[in-house]
Amino acid sequence: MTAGTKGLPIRVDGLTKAFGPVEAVSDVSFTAAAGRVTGFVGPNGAGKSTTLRMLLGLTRADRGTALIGDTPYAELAAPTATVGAVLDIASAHPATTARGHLRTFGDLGGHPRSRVEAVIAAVGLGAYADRQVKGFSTGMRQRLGLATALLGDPAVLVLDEPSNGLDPAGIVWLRGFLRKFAAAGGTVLISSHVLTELQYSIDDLILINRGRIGWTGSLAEFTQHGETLEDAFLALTAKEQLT
Ligand SMILES: Nc1ncnc2c1ncn2[C@@H]1O[C@H](COP(=O)(O)OP(=O)(O)OP(=O)(O)O)[C@@H](O)[C@H]1O
Repeated sequence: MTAGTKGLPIRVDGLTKAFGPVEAVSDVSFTAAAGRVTGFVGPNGAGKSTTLRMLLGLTRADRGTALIGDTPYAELAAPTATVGAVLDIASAHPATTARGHLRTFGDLGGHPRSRVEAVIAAVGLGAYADRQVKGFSTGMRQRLGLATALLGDPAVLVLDEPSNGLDPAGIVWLRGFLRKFAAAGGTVLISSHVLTELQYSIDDLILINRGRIGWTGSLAEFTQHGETLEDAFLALTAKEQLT
């Protein structure tokens, strides 16, 4: 992470998006602070992916703003050196190797070749770096996606379901990785359904339900609603389904 890009919060304000009659995201506001890991949780169809896509300029908002620091993603001077994002499992060309894929994306982003070796080591892909991606397991693809996101040494990480497909050692590794990233001043926004795992990974929590923010704050405050993150989540979302 470069000194100039440290300490960039994510600031979302009044974000709104409808797909025809479906109000996918309604007036969503939150901040994900630098130096902290923020979980973004909600039931299926709650609006998590749509929010993350708007944050990254992949879906146009009907209303509201989503800023990285003070700048919308689309206006960042060096987007891949500012935000690393993994929204889908890596879709590399099947015949390329992990190292080849990373070299292509590193060159496209204008990042030095030394970053390729650095990110291979960072995500533990060394043993597979010269294998063709077509033989990769889901967990290996997740690691490759994360490695691609890290090529620009970004200050901000946005991850949609990153532990999907990771083995137990991979999950523990990811948790440690995110903690270290945040401890160095990075901002992490991570969506996940694996609440038992998330409980050990996050500092803060944003709960979205039916397109609206249901709760934001620290994990410690949230779990006052139940013994575990899962209990508190189920208690709060069940209450909302009745309203
Ligand atoms: N491109 C689209 N066209 C039409 N409807 C969409 C589109 N993308 C999302 N939606 C709808 O918007 C709502 C929010 O979907 P979204 O994918 O953001 O939820 P999510 O919280 O990420 O869900 P999940 O946990 O199941 O991945 C859903 O009702 C979904 O069907």
